Amino acid sequence: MKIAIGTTNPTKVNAVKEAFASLISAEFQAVSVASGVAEQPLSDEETISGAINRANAARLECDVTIGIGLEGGVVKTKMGYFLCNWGAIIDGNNEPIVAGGSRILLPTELGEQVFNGKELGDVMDEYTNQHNVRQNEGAIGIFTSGYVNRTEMFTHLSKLLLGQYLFSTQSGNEN
Ligand SMILES: O=P(O)(O)OP(=O)(O)OP(=O)(O)OC[C@H]1O[C@@H](n2cnc3c(O)ncnc32)[C@H](O)[C@@H]1O
Repeated sequence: MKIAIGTTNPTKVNAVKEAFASLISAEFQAVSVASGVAEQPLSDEETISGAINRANAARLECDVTIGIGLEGGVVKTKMGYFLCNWGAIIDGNNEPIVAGGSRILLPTELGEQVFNGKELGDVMDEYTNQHNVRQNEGAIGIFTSGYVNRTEMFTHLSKLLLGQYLFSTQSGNEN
């Protein structure tokens, strides 16, 4: 099976490969594609749209069976600002399959900076005094003391996508 991944961010590419490795043999292509939403999604809906758009664009660009998109965002709730993550898998014949990843509360001052127009990736680099947190442990890795990093979080999310996809392709379960 040939699978296109709509990003070249190593945390996401490695996560998809890891998730699929245990179940099916596949060939992967990672391509940078437009998410079709803001660089910093600020709602679940926008983040889901970004994931779906990336999956679609990757599938079309690579001319393969399956496209996968993963997108990170921040949502504002009455309880504070949460990191959110969404993914989508598209095969061109059925509706996109969507799944959400782990959520953790962000420090209020960081959430406010994001809602005032900064990207979380830049905010995290400044906060940690590190370079490229987004392509390494991610905000989730920083705020869980490295116990769950961004690749692990996206691996779990990718397993949710693959599992649902396999379920949907079993006869009678197509949507
Ligand atoms: O190369 P791509 O696939 O675009 O990966 P990205 O990390 O830059 O982009 P996302 O669309 O996943 O996330 C949107 C923004 O939120 C930031 N972001 C999301 N989750 C993050 C995390 O866990 N740690 C740091 N930044 C994060 C990210 O850096 C972007 O600025």
